[in-house]
Amino acid sequence: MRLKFTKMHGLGNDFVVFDAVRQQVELDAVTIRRLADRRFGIGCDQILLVEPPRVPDTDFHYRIFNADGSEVEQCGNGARCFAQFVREQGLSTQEEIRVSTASGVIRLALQPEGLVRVNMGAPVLEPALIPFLAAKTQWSYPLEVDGETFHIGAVSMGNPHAVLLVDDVDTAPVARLGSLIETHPRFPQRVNVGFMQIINTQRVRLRVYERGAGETLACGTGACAAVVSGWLRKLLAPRVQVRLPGGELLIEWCGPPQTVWMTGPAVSVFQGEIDLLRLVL
Ligand SMILES: N[C@H](CCC[C@H](N)C(=O)O)C(=O)O
Repeated sequence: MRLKFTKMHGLGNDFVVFDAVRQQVELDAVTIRRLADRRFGIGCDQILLVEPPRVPDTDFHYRIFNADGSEVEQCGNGARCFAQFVREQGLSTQEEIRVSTASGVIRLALQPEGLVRVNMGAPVLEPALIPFLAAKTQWSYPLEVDGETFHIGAVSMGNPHAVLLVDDVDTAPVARLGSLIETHPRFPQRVNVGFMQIINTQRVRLRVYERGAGETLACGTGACAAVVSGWLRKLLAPRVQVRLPGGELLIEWCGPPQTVWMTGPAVSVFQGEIDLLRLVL
């Protein structure tokens, strides 16, 4: 099966995007892992499918697969690339597009100078809905990891996030601690792990060890979750510049029950065509 694709990224968090409106796309976990492999395939953090609408009053459906083949509920950087993709592929000329995902509907709007503004919906804080095993909702939870106790925020942006405060993201043990917390038994569906250094109430630095992909250069839902956690802990203002290794996102949230807005770039790098049969050999 030959498929056309576009290679894209949001601040270096990179994607292979398939138009599943005008071509039949059926991918199993083995094929996804090969596509995402940076030696045997095209290489990316996530695979994104642009599909026809599935629910009333939406324009498209959006599916997201991590490099490890797992399908997930949401991807913030991918949402911005989604908006750029449908525009450049002539799939939509609307200023704002409504997209359903496994975790709800998000609204995307192309801004001037190549930026995209996304309404990421309202964060979910109830432990059972994150999901995170805890007796009640708190803004900070003690978590035992490898004999040490850490204090984390737990937030879902449709996908689960743990947020740790660190003094310096450059020296934070992202790989070791990220992989231990990603598979922590109190996160039954695993978790994305954000390491946030607060510069001031309107500026943070963030690194994210992503569920199913490892550390990425940027994580859109991770940036949203970090700002939500910081606001709840009364450490952040409602409008925060988040500096990730791949660049900056603007995240805006003024507390429950409001939705979180994310603004940032989306870039198409190249288009291609791939014969899936050559992949799995
Ligand atoms: N690894 C995430 C999915 C991709 C999220 C990230 N790339 C973003 O921009 O939000 C998860 O398993 O929930």
